[in-house]
Amino acid sequence: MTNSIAKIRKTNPIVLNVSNSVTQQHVADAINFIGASPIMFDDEREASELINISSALVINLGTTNRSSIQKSILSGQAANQKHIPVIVDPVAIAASTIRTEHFDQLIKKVKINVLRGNIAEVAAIAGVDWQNKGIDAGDGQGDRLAIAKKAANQLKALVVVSGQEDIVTDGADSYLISNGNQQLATNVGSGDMLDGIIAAALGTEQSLESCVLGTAILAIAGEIAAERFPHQPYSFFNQVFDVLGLMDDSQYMRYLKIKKIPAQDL
Ligand SMILES: Nc1ncnc2c1ncn2[C@@H]1O[C@H](COP(=O)(O)OP(=O)(O)OP(=O)(O)O)[C@@H](O)[C@H]1O
Ligand SMILES: Cc1ncsc1CCO
Ligand SMILES: [Mg+2]
Repeated sequence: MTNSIAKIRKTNPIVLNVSNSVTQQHVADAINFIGASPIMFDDEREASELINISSALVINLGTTNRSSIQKSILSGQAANQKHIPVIVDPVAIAASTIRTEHFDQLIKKVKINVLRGNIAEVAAIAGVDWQNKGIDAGDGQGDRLAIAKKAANQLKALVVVSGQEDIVTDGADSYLISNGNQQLATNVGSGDMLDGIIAAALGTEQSLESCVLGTAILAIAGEIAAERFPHQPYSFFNQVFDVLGLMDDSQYMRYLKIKKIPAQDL
C-alpha cells in the first residue's frame, strides 16, 4: 500500500463538505484528527473558489434541501473539472422522493468517484429490494458483496458499504474489512465521519487502496476504543476521536483484518 496515515498527516489535504445539519462537528473533527483539514460551507456561490483550494469533496444528502442541491451540483462539477475525488453519501435515499430525486439529478450532472452508504442505501441505488429479501438471502455476505459490485458497475464508481464487515469494491476487485465495533453503529454520524476519513485518504492519493485505508481507519479506531469502553457508547464515541488523533501506521497494521476477493471469485 502506497498511501498511509503518515502520508495523510504530511499532505494535510483540504476536504470540502456539503454536510448534513446533524453531524457536522463530528465530521469536521474526524477529518482533522486523522490529519486532513475540513471546510464546510453554506453559500453555493462559494463552491468553485472552495474547490480550488480542496483535494476532495464530500456530498452528504442527509438533510438535503433546495440550496444543498445547488451546492452539491456546483461543487461536484467544479471538482470534476479539477479531477478532485467526489464522495457521495446517499443518507436514507429511499425515505423520500426529494432525496431520490436529488441523487438522480446529482449523478446525471456530476461524475461521482465514491459511493459510501450502508447496505440499505446502496441496495436502493442498485435497485435491489433489500428490506423485502427476507432472512434467507438478505443477510448473506455474498448478497452484500453482489449488491456493492452492482452499484459500482452501475455508477462506474468505487463503492464502500459499511456494516459489521465493511466492503470496498471497484466492481471487480473487492476487499472485506472485519474490524469495527457495534457501538459505532449506535452513534449517529459515524457513517458521516467515515465519508470524511475516506475523503482525507483519497485527497492524499486517488485509488481503491485509499478507500480501503480510510474505511479501515475508522473501523480500527472503533475496535481500539471498545477495549477501554466495551459497553458505554457515549464514552466509547469520545474515545474514538482520541484514538483517531493518535493512530499511526504501525498500530493500523497491527489491527487490520482484511480479505481481498479478486474479481473472478464472484
Ligand atoms: N455491526 C457492526 N459491528 C461493527 N462495526 C460496525 C457495525 N455496523 C457499523 N459498523 C461500523 O460503523 C461505521 C459506520 O457505519 P454504519 O453502517 O453505521 O454507517 P451509517 O449507517 O451510514 O451511519 P450514520 O448514518 O449513523 O452515520 C463503520 O466504520 C462500520 O464499520
Ligand atoms: C439522523 C440524521 N438525519 C439526517 S442526517 C442524519 C445523520 C446520519 O447521517
Ligand atoms: Mg449514514
